[in-house]
Amino acid sequence: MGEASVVPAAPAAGAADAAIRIEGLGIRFRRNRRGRRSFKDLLAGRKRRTRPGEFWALRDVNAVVRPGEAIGVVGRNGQGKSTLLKLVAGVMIPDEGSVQITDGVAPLIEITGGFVDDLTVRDNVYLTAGLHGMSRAQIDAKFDEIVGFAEIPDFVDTPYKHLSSGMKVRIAFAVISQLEEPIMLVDEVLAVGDKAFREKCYARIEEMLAGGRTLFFVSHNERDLRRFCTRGLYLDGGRLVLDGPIGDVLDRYNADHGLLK
Ligand SMILES: Nc1ncnc2c1ncn2[C@@H]1O[C@H](COP(=O)(O)OP(=O)(O)OP(=O)(O)O)[C@@H](O)[C@H]1O
Repeated sequence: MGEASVVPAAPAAGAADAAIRIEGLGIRFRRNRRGRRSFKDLLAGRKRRTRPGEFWALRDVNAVVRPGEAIGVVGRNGQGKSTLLKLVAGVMIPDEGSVQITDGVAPLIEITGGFVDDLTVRDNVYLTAGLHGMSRAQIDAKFDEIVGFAEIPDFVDTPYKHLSSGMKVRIAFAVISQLEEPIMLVDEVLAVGDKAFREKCYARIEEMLAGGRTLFFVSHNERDLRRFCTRGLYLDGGRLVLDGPIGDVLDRYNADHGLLK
């Protein structure tokens, strides 16, 4: 589906009031090969043709996000939602188009993926919070709060690899929720947390939204999407098929594919 089908949620923002500007964004992957691009491919850059076995995971995606907006990214499995978050986080490089970010980004995906298995929880907290601009003194001051939020005080000196998957997400969320970065990227990894912890995270997300943060939220849960998000991006086949108020986007998704939970 082409760009003509994209309905802007609101008038396009000018350069000054965009938190995220996504223009003509596209990325392709190989189905049958390990890794996505060779060094030669990288040098060839945009001129490289699509080879057999390659497909566009995202293409022609355009959106302007204003500061303080809460965007829900909706779509069936494998339609490009996490890839979009990774491109916004800057952990993947597009083959076409661009993502411009005016402020810092706190991506939950990058943090869970960025923790070092053999380092302790403590060292990982210092490492990731440090990479996001917190000084050692700031981390010292917040450390107990971070570990307290994650509710894993007995595991502070345990290697990260020995945490359960739910505990890994707890500590990652505890770190991102203390960063000062104005843009939060939250994906489905949060669903790994148990119900009580998830509720605590959601309350914290609401606080952060009230404080003016911008949110990109990937979820298959309609209730959660309605709770946080005002605007939805509906991805199908790597194309942005609808950009509009979250209620309209969920209605369209439900009409196309049956009800979300
Ligand atoms: N690093 C990669 N290398 C090759 N293919 C990839 C890579 N990352 C994602 N893909 C492919 O790109 C497509 C989009 O994946 P993505 O993870 O963005 O989907 P999604 O919409 O987040 O799905 P889900 O709802 O299942 O989480 C899928 O076909 C996936 O197999």
